[in-house]
Amino acid sequence: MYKVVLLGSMSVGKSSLAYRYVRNDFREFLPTVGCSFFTQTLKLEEATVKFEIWDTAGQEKYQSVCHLYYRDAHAALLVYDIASKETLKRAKLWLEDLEKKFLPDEIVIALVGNKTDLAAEREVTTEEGEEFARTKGLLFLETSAKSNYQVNDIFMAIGESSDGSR
Ligand SMILES: Nc1nc2c(ncn2[C@@H]2O[C@H](COP(=O)(O)OP(=O)(O)OP(=O)(O)O)[C@@H](O)[C@H]2O)c(=O)[nH]1
Repeated sequence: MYKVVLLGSMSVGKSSLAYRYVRNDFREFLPTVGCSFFTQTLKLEEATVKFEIWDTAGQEKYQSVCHLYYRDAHAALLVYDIASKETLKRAKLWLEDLEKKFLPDEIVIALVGNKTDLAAEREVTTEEGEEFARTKGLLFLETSAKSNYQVNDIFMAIGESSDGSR
């Protein structure tokens, strides 16, 4: 079992990314209450990875609850919305939190800029996300849960950076 936690501000699309990946579908309205999780099996050439994807609500009032859940995570997706600079700022704070709780080689962290379909409203350039990820040694991809852009790729990337033995 490979535990992945989704972190990020409210409404950046955490539930939508999990839903797209697991059900290959998109819904406009997917409220998250507290924490929930999905499972999905990924077959790689060398190994099969069974994901347990934890979706934490971005709403502040749930944060104390969800705190408990990411303790033994293998990977974290730090999600922001490319149409909101503020959500990237928040993702940086989540990263600081993760850095306090994990040693660098204990967890795979991916920075995910979601909602690429909102190109006209973009506030964060691809380069900005990429550069931040590079300086922090994070995986980086931009995605759209809505138009199904690079959603599988992000899970594939974290699956491949696991050791495959879990
Ligand atoms: N245009 C666009 N909208 C998206 C995308 N992903 C999610 N949304 C929308 O953004 C809103 C929030 O999506 P959620 O998946 O509920 O976001 P969340 O991060 O799980 O939110 P919380 O559970 O409140 O923390 C919904 O209206 C979604 O339909 C995307 O890739 N493109």
